[in-house]
Amino acid sequence: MFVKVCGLRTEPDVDTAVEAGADAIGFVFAESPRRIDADTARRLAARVPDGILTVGVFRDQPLDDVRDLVEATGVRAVQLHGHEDLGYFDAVRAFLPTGRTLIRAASVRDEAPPHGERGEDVLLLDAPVPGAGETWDLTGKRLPGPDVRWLLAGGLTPANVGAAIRAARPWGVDVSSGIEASRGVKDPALIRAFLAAARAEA
Ligand SMILES: O=C(O)c1ccccc1N[C@@H]1O[C@H](COP(=O)(O)O)[C@@H](O)[C@H]1O
Repeated sequence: MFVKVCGLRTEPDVDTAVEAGADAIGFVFAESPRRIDADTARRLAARVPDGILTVGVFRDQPLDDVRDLVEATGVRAVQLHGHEDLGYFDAVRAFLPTGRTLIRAASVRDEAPPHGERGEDVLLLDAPVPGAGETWDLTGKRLPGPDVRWLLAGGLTPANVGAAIRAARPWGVDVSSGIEASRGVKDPALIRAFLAAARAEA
């Protein structure tokens, strides 16, 4: 079970996530109470060991901003969380250094979009409003199979992630609000509890 923790803004929170065994750590560059600037992201990303993915989260932002932030911070993955079309994905792929990861976030009405439709390496299925801590109903949804690299997100918490994994059988999970004491402020105990709960299902 691949576990991404997102919206980290401080060195202690990054260290907690690394020590708790996160596979990926997300830094939000989109409009959000969790947004951080390039200098902060570069400083935080430098603390993350090589085997853990650092992810820059963007939403409908100018391509030049994405390229500049990737270059300035060295994040190893880009997560596009808005209405970016195929041309936009192609442009990001063109400037992303080889070996870096492209994540496409989408919400699900009845059926998940096909994996790889926009050239993404990982598909992320989320609630309609990203980062709001809202769950979405998995009932009756046609979700990707076990051979597909896809992340489940949207209102996950230490208390509900186990049931969500059993219901959806994702390749991985992604969390932000559910590990916070208040909006934008992570709680180290919740970070550890989330990792433990997700790992217990692996
Ligand atoms: O976290 C944000 O503020 C955010 C802003 C813009 C785009 C994406 C954002 N976060 C992503 O939202 C999901 C789930 O968040 P939550 O657990 O429901 O709060 C996750 O993929 C974050 O990367």
